[in-house]
Amino acid sequence: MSPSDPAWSADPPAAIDILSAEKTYPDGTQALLPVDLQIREGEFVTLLGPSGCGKSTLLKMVAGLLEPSDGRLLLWRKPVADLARAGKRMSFVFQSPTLMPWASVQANVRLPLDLAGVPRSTADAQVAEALALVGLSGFARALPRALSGGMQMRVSIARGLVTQPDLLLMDEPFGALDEITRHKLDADLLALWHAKKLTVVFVTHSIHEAVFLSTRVVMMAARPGRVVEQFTIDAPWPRTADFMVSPEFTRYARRLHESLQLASHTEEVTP
Ligand SMILES: Nc1ncnc2c1ncn2[C@@H]1O[C@H](COP(=O)(O)OP(=O)(O)OP(=O)(O)O)[C@@H](O)[C@H]1O
Repeated sequence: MSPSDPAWSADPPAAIDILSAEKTYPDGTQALLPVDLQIREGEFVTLLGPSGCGKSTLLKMVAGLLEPSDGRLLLWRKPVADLARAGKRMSFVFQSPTLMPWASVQANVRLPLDLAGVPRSTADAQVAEALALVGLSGFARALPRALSGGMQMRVSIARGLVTQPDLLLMDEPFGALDEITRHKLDADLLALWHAKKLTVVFVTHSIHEAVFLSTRVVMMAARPGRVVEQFTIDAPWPRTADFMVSPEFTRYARRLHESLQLASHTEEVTP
């Protein structure tokens, strides 16, 4: 294939097209002004912004858990509901692990496969692989209450990975964890993203997490929610603990900090 070939393209295909999608909740809360955003296959995009700027609302619209009041969202150029017809899969990881307390780690991770009617023999192999990916192979028979908060979150991520998704949507998954655990899970998530060639959309309040993880950061502002700025994080891979203490990291963190300050103090806009 060459640049003169019509199928040639330097850019990966679009995974997500958000086309003037906006959201007003039934009680009249205008959560999001129209958003236009394209995310390509293999990107790690972080939504960052003050409380109430519509990060979760936008992520839930991408997941098809919420309908936009106006505008459209496409996944791999198809309506969200037709994702399977595009031959793609998506998983959503919530802020809390939301595990079934009475069921083993293995049964919790297997849930999406059970719901999809995957035979037990196939499912168990996929569960074992997902648990290995998050470093929990030895805990398949444990109950959630026997695990730390960080380990429970790993179970939740394994449950997200067990269906072998192409797109991983994560709503502040590590927000409730201590700093050290969070860094460890951030590093593991990056390794998974790289190994599995995932497309990730990740919500966070943390500037440092955004710089460490992302290929692109989308800054949002509140009242009403909207996208105000975007930053490409053009730092080399793999990103290690050394990156977090580098001048480059500090430069990106400072720019995001300034943008977040502005986003947090913008005047209320009249749509
Ligand atoms: N079901 C709902 N009904 C009415 N208003 C809602 C609903 N869900 C969210 N909102 C409002 O919509 C706005 C955006 O909320 P959203 O949770 O998307 O923001 P966020 O940026 O994710 O916030 P946070 O960072 O605090 O989690 C907020 O004003 C919120 O109060």
